[in-house]
Amino acid sequence: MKNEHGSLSINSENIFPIIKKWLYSDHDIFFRELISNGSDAITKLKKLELMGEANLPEDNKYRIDVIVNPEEKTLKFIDNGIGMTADEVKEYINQIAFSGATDFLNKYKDKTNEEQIIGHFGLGFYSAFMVADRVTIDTLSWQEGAESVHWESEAGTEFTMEPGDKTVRGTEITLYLNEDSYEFSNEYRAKEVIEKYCSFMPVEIYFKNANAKEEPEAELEEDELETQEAEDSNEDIIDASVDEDGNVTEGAVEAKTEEKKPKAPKPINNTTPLWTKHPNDVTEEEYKEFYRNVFHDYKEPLFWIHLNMDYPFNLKGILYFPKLNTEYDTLEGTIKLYSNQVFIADNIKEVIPEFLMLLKGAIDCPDLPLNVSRSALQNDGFVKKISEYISKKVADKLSGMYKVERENYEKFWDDISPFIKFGCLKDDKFREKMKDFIIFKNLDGKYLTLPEYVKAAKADSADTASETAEEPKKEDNTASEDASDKKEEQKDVVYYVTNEQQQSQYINMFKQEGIDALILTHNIDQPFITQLEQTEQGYKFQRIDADITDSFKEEGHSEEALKAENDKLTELFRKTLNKEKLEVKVLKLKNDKVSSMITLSEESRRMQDMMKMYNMYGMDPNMFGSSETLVLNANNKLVQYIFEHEDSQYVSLFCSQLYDLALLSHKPLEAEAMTNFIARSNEIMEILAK
Ligand SMILES: Nc1ncnc2c1ncn2[C@@H]1O[C@H](COP(=O)(O)OP(=O)(O)OP(=O)(O)O)[C@@H](O)[C@H]1O
Repeated sequence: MKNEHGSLSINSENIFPIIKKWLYSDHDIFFRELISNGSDAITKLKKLELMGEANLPEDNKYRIDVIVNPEEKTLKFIDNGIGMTADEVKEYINQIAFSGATDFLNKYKDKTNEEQIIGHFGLGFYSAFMVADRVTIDTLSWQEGAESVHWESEAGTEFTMEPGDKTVRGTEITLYLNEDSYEFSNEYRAKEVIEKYCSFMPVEIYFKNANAKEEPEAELEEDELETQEAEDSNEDIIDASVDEDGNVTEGAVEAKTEEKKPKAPKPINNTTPLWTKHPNDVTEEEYKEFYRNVFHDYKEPLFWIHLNMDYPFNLKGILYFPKLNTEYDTLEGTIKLYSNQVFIADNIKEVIPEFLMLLKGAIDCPDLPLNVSRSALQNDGFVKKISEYISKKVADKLSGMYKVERENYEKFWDDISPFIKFGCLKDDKFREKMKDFIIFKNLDGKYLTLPEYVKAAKADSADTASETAEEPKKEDNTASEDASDKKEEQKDVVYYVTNEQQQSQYINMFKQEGIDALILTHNIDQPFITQLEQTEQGYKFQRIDADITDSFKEEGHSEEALKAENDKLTELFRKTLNKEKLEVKVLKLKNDKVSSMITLSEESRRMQDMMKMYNMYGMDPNMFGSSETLVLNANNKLVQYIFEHEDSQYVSLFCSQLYDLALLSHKPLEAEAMTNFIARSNEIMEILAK
C-alpha cells in the first residue's frame, strides 16, 4: 500500500465542543466502545470460522488485551479478531466511523441534555478522541496475504496511513491520553471502568499494567491450572502467618515469594454470566453468588426470576427480590441493562417498568434500539412490549407462588408487598394480574385476602348477632347514619391499623370484641388502599380510631340519654383546654377502664395525612371537614368524677390529662404538648405523694 494522508470529512470545530459536552459526565465510555469493537471483531471472525471460511490455528484463543502505561500515559486495546485491510480502514474508519459520528451529532445537535442520549451508542471508535490527542491503529486482517496497516490521527481531524509492522492477526489501538484524561492510565481507575462496562463481555479480557514489575506469565495447561489454584489457596494460609504482635512475619513473606510460581493470567471478566445459561442448569447457590457479586448485597435475595426469551424478541435476565431488612431501607433497587453482555446503564426507565426498579437484576436485550434518544424510546412500541413482557413475567411468578406455595408467599410478603403495591399503583395491567393475590396481615399475624377478611368478619358478626339477637350492621360508623348514602352503606368495612404501638388501646378493644383489623403500616399503604377503594368498589377502609363502633358501646346505649353529660362536659373541656371548637361526645363504653379516646373520621384523617405529605403545613386541616372528636366514657370513674365535681381544683388537670392521653393513642404529641404532658404527669404524682 502507498502512504496516505487525508482530512477526515467532518467539521471538528463544530463537533468537538458538542461531543465533549455530551460525554462530559461519562468520559469513561470510550473503554466500552473500544473493547466492544474488539469483541465484535472477534465475533465476526468466529462466524467466518464456523462457516468454514477462516482456518485458524488449533490453539487459537480469542482474547482482548487492555494495557495501561501510567508512565507514558497511554492505553492499548488489542484484539485478535478479524482485523482490517487498508481498504477496510478507509471505508470503516476514515469514512464510516467519522461520518457516523457526524450523522449522530447532527441528529442530536439540538438536544442539550446529555441524559437524552442513551448510552451514546454509535460514537464507537470516535470516542477515543474524547480522552486522547493522538490515536493510532495497527491492524492486520485475517485474510491470507493481508498487509498490516498503521493509521494515526492527531485530534481526529487529519489522518495518515502507511504500511505497518503488525505481524499477528487483529487490531491494536493506542491512545495517547490528553492531560485531562491521565487518570485512565491509572491501573485501578482503568480496571474500575472496565469492570463497570465489560464485566460480562462475551470475550475474555486480560488487563495489564505495562509498568508493573514483570511477573513471569506462562500459559498453563488445565491440570497445571488446578494445581495452581490449590497453591493459591495455600498461599492464603501463608499470608495468614503472623507473629505474636499480629504482624506478618518477614520470613513468611519471603518464603511466599521464593515459592511463588508463575501465575496463569486470568481474564478480568466473566464471559458467561448467569443469565446466558438455561435456568435448569443453574443452582440456587450460583444465583445467590451472582447476586452477591453483582449487587454487593450481603443479604440473601428472597427469590428470583430468570427471564429467558428468544421470540418475538431476544431477552434474557435475572430479577432478584431483595430482602428489606429494616423499615428504613430505601426502596431502591438496580436493574442493569445490557446489550449482548455489554453494559448500557442502570435503571433505564423507558425500558424497565418503574416499579421493577425496586428489584435488583440484570437484563440483556440485544434487540433494543439503543442508539436513539430516550424520548424516542419512550414511544417505541417494541420497547413497550419488552417492558410489558417483563412485568407480565413478574406477575406470573408471584401469582404462581401464591397458588402453589402460599406459605412461602406469606413468608416473603412483608418484604415483597411494598414492591407489589407500588406495581399495582403504577401499572394497571400488573394490578389486574395481581389483584386477587394481595394479602394482608391481620391482628393475629395471619395473612388474608380481602374476601377472606370480609368472610371471616361476616361469620363473626353473624355469631354475635345470634347471641345478641341483633341484626349485624354492614357499616357501623357515622356514614351509615347518613341515610342518603345508601351506596356507602353497602360496602364492606375493612378496619386497619397504621401503628401498632400507638393504636394499641384501640387494638385491645377490637380484640376484646372479636373484631379483626388489618395491619397497614407502610407508607405505600395509604395510596394503595385509596386505589383499592376506587378499583374494587365494594370496600371501605377505615382506620380503627376513625369511629367508635356500636360493638364497643353498652347494650341499650342511647346518646340522647347522655345529653346532660354531653353538654356539661363539652363546655368544661372546651373551657379548660381553651379549644372552643372541640367536639366532645359522651358515650357509655362497655370497657369502663377506658376513659377517653380520640376519633377522627377517615376522610378528615386522610386529608390531614395528605396535607402532611405535601407539606401543606400551616393550613387549617378543619377546612376540609370535621375535626377530631374527644370521646369520653360515661362508665369510667374519672369521667364521672369530673362530671360530678366540676368545681374541684383538680378538674383542669384531669381534663388536660385525659385529652392528652386520648391524643397519645391517636398520633404523636407535638413538642409543646409533650412537654406539658410530662410536667403535668409529674404534678399529678406529686399530689398523690402528698
Ligand atoms: N477492533 C476492530 N477490529 C476490526 N474492525 C474494527 C475495529 N474497530 C472498529 N472497526 C471497524 O470500524 C467500524 C466503525 O467502528 P465504530 O466503533 O465507529 O462503529 P460501530 O462499531 O460500527 O458502531 P457502534 O460503535 O455504534 O456499535 C466498525 O463497524 C468496524 O467495521
